[in-house]
Amino acid sequence: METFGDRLHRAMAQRGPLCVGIDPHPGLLTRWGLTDDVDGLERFCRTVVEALGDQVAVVKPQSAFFERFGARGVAVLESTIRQLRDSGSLVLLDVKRGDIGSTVAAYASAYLDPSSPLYVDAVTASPYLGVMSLAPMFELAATHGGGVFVLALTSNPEGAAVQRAVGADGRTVAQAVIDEIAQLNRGAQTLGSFGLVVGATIGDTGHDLSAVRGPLLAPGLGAQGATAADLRTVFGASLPWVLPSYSREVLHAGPDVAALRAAAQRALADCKAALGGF
Ligand SMILES: O=C(O)c1cc(=O)[nH]c(=O)n1[C@@H]1O[C@H](COP(=O)(O)O)[C@@H](O)[C@H]1O
Repeated sequence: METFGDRLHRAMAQRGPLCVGIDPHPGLLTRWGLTDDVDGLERFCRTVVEALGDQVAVVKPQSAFFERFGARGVAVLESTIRQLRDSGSLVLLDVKRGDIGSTVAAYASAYLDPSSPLYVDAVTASPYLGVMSLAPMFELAATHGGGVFVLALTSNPEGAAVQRAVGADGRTVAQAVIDEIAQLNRGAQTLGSFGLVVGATIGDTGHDLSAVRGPLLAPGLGAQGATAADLRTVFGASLPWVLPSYSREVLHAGPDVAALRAAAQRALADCKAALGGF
């Protein structure tokens, strides 16, 4: 069975290191001339799939913007996931789930079991109930060739107080998360299937990412103020593992399909230059 890490490695080599988020903010729906309802949501997503599904390596729908419309919004999420998979991009569902292990098992089957209507290639997860409370997710991902991206150093300013707190062993909370994920990726051939989320906004924090051997999702580019050039400062020698992620910066170019494609290509060119041609 091909692992998520293998699929991601191939997709990044073929399409370039770029993830684009589907974040249908109410303001974006209006800006695109759409209504702020399920119909507008559905049209927005169809346009993004048409523009980017066969272009970018990874598309990352943000679950919150679908959930706010209830069951009908989640139905749009299901069909968007299907369309994205058909168009050839990998789907990373941004849900940032985390709970006690027995509940995490249910989240795992919701997103990482191929028989689920919300089955995706990978999800985001929160480690703040303990990294290994996410073990059922790691196990199901390993069973079915899925991936999990665990929050380590998030892009928002509020994250630092928790994530950079120092534990009894002298490591920060974030470094402990990083080290546990590195363990999970031991033995990975190309790229491990267990990734981390490290914001492009955070500057040089001195964390050691060198042993991770998994993808490093870097949100915070564009709308949150980070530029592709900041990736060098944040990631240093770990740049080859970075998957830069943009949402509003690219989505602002819509609803014109050609303009969306051009915005994604610009973002990709900036990232390739910053990552040194990886
Ligand atoms: O897990 C994420 O994707 C994520 C982690 C993080 O530290 N910061 C962050 O902004 N995100 C998500 O990335 C997207 C950023 O959107 P833009 O600021 O519009 O590019 C949103 O969907 C956030 O929820």
